[in-house]
Amino acid sequence: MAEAARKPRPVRCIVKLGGAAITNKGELESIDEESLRSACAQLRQAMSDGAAPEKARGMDWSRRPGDPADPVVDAEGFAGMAGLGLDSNFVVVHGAGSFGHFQASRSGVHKGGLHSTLVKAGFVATRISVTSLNQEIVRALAREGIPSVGMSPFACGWSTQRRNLASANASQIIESLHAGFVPVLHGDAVLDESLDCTILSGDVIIRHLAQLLTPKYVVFLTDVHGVYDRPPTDPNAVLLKEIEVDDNGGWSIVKPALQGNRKGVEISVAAHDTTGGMETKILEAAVIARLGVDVYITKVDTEHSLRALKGDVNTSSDDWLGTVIRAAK
Ligand SMILES: Nc1ncnc2c1ncn2[C@@H]1O[C@H](COP(=O)(O)OP(=O)(O)OP(=O)(O)O)[C@@H](O)[C@H]1O
Ligand SMILES: C=C(C)CCOP(=O)(O)O
Repeated sequence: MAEAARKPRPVRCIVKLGGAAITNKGELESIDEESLRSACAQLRQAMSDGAAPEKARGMDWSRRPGDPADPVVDAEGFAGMAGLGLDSNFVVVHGAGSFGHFQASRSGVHKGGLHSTLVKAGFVATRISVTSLNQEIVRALAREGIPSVGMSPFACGWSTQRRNLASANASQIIESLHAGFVPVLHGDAVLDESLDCTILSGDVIIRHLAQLLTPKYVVFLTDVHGVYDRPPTDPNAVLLKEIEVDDNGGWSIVKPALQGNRKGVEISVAAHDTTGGMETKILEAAVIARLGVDVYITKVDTEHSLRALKGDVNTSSDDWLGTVIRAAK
């Protein structure tokens, strides 16, 4: 145990399943089942590299509402396996999408003030919403045979100071990785030392874990191909394929070469979003890149997301659609 706590198991990838990717943004508490299924299947492929049996042995043995019969448990199949055949040293973090953000913004949980009954109720409602999404994501991963375990930052005692992480003990995450599990964390409502409470984004959790575990690469899956020079709803938006971050945290667009004054990034954030949307993602990604860890931002349920999850991204070829954020050489 003590050994495990001293030396984290090397982590291959930390992946964010963005709320925009795996939920239907416009519909309260609605999962995009197809995107979630695809993300979990691609994660299994990335972990497997041909070593795992073709057919996943499902680990979700609970009954769904409306299921006519008890679930089939393939106990003999599992007993006969030497191992899962999966390189499971991944950490999954998911966002809230149409779960959680609505409850948090309606009550103002992100701004703090637990003395207000509305904020207190909103804190409870936000946690009910995001933890129920967490449960569904763990189940979807388990159906793909991925040994996933849900972990809530609030329940692990994580807290913030003016929205910056103040206490974030990762020992249970590290122990779980050692035991061969895939930890599945999520953006959460947490206690804040100055504000009483706030919302901790999955993007901030990823940055903290990257600083702690130094993965080989980090992947953000979302509902757009990557970072554009302006909101992608603008038909003239240009996908930024490579961004370099220097030692001072300054960043520059390497690819494509933009003309004239088009050198920055213009971002729009949905009104109900309590954690800063794409802007937070880019800021946190830049901190991760400075560690020397490449960050890939791309669209869920595409050939590009599979390549990102496998860490198989080559910026010199033009056939990968996404944004790479890396440290300047
Ligand atoms: N310049 C930009 N480049 C890329 N996306 C942008 C830009 N400006 C705004 N966006 C919006 O950012 C959204 C993705 O960010 P968002 O934080 O919602 O993603 P997520 O991590 O998948 O979701 P969540 O925060 O709910 O977990 C896209 O839907 C896109 O429309
Ligand atoms: C509870 C909430 C709203 C968590 C938000 O996490 P994010 O979607 O990763 O920014």
